[in-house]
Amino acid sequence: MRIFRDFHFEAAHHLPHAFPDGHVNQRLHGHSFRVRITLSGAPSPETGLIEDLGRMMEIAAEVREQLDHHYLNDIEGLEKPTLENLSQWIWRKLAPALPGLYQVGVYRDSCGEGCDYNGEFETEDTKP
Ligand SMILES: Nc1nc2c(c(=O)[nH]1)N=C([C@H](O)[C@H](O)COP(=O)(O)OP(=O)(O)OP(=O)(O)O)CN2
Ligand SMILES: [Zn+2]
Repeated sequence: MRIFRDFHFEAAHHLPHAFPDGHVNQRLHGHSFRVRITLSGAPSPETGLIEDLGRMMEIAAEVREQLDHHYLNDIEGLEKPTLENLSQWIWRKLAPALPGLYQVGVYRDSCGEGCDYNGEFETEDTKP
């Protein structure tokens, strides 16, 4: 069983590492992002909750604060701010505080794009 909570943020970035000289994605631009945090588990027999959705939002708010209305390339660990790297960055921020974290999804709904990350590739070797 899974529960999820969404939050939104606006941010600017550019992707000079991923696109050739003169490409539009080399220029500074902004997006509206939606992040979905999903936990997996069984509801507690006492409370009926896997986790309090309010607590999930409190933890997510700390991450949102670091991203919203920021220039993503300037954030430590987000120097190449693709959807892929954003979802991994958010995972690393949330995982210690959210047992049962199952997935972090980062979406740009206005253009039908997104990335779902389930913690794969996350080993001691790949951590920044
Ligand atoms: N695999 C990936 N490919 C691309 C990524 C990414 O993160 N992972 N990111 C981009 C750029 O961010 C690009 O700006 C996306 O542009 P586009 O798809 O054209 O979307 P819009 O600029 O139209 O988005 P709006 O937010 O609606 O303005 C490219 N590829
Ligand atoms: Zn972009």
